Amino acid sequence: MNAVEVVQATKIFNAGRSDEVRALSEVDLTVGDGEFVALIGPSGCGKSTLLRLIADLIPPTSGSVTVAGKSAGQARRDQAYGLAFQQAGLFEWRTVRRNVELPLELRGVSRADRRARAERMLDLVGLAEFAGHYPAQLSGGMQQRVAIARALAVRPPLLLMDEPFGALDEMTRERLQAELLSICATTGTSAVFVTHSIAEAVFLADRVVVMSARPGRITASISVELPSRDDAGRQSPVYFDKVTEVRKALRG
Ligand SMILES: Nc1ncnc2c1ncn2[C@@H]1O[C@H](COP(=O)(O)OP(=O)(O)OP(=O)(O)O)[C@@H](O)[C@H]1O
Repeated sequence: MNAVEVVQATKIFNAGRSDEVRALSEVDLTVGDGEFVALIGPSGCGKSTLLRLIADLIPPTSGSVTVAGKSAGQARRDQAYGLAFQQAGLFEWRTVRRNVELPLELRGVSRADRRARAERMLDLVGLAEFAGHYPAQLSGGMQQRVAIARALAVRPPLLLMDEPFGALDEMTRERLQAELLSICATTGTSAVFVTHSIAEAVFLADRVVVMSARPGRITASISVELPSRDDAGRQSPVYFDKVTEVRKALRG
């Protein structure tokens, strides 16, 4: 079963008003089970809007969205995916650990299990010693890592990520990219990942989907098969070829 199926999705904001915006026009996107898809395109082309449609945070004006064979609304209620957005979206009054535990609480996971899993995830993103801190005590990049730990905590079959590494320094970004790939590979997790970075898209994705602006539509879908997704992969001729191919597609 496909992880995501978007069929002929159109999104018009403020329809019929003078400030009407046609953000997406008849977009078709299929993400296979276990597939990692990166969405790339110029600012304002509708990448976040497409991700928000999949997450059922906003409804499409027309067209349909299916997640793991369910309607987007049902998938949201079933917590069929983990979300990590540009803004970390943490709860200020909860400690870091309790932020990561939140989706587990909502699922009725026992206290001991929650704690163990949250600690493992915080360890993964390098924040084990900050478990007892509050979000306001962390830098923006650290908050973003907490949000990623929270998205991963429920071991969702699908991850929806909107520039989750945008605010991070290069070293942390590369480490988390590697962690994310290893988590997806070992758990078979599918992903839709919005990024502005061609390098990041090509390194992470099985397929890079290129969008154009006004109205947002998909203009290219480029499969990437690196010999390995590590430093050697980043230096392979295939990697550089794909970076060039995506860059050309972006220029239209
Ligand atoms: N809630 C909203 N109301 C009105 N217009 C909106 C709303 N959300 C997005 N838009 C508009 O829809 C278009 C697509 O926005 P979106 O945030 O999806 O683009 P994006 O590709 O993610 O951009 P960026 O790369 O800059 O984050 C933009 O023109 C934006 O102004």
